[in-house]
Amino acid sequence: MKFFVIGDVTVDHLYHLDRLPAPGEEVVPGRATMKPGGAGGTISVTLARLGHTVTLAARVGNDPFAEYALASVRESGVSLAAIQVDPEHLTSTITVMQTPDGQRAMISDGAANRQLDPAKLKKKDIEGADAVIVSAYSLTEGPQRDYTLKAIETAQKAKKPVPVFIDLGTGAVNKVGTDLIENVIGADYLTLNQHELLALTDTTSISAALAQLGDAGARRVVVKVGRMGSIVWTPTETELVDPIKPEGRVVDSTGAGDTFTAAFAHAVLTGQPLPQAARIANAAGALAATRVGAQARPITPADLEAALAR
Ligand SMILES: OC[C@H]1O[C@H](O)[C@H](O)[C@@H]1O
Repeated sequence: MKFFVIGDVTVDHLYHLDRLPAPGEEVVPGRATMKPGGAGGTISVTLARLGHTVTLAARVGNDPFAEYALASVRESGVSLAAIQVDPEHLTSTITVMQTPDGQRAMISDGAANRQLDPAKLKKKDIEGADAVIVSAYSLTEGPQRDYTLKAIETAQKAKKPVPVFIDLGTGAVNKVGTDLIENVIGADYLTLNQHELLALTDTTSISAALAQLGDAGARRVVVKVGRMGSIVWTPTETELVDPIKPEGRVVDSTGAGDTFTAAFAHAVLTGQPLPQAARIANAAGALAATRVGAQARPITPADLEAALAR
């Protein structure tokens, strides 16, 4: 299958801490690592490793971090034809702090990614894809937002409409303006975690939030509920899909949600019914969390089969 992915590529600085620092405090991490990351990068790498043809649209700086941010993207065979190089803005770097009890804080610098130039979007790349996957960070601000809106419109208006998957992402929730919520809801498939769902709808219960999305016209929603697995929602059914416990210990959740989204799209496009696609995605997200770094755990179809058989 052919996927066109729009989303950030970054250099992730990962800090594992006993607790998040208070204002004015200096804390020493138990572990500090630098890894390639970004939602777009991780979704693309996962799809390519699952055997798909992937083009990633993102923008890096003309600096030494660019090669590092794109290392796994390049190695996994993702096409770099839609990667843009920005002469002024730097490659995005992200600081991710997390604690053993699952708290997380991030400092995200959109940098070059935000400058993705819409004039360089090739309609044929969208029309020739089997699916477009968008990280909603790309809908938040800057020229990248125009690029992404243009891509979604092209997909939806194509002679043979191309399905659009949108993954919300924590940083995007508060920035997706009301005019754009329609785009998020109008996705063929919307994936998000429970915190993002509640923040997006300004409600306090998952069922109320899903009802609100339904009233607004959502079509298919998958909610990642961490250790509980995921919830598949359509206007006619709601199903809780149990989590999969993979071999290995959970050491880092960075990128697990992006891996989930990629595996979900892979499963849907290869003909799986929604609950089974969510089960496969649960397995992929859980596997991703067994290594430090968003793209550190290569996941193959055989890995997913083995995880599902456990
Ligand atoms: O979704 C996880 C990603 O979010 C941040 O953008 C980091 O780059 C990380 O790789």
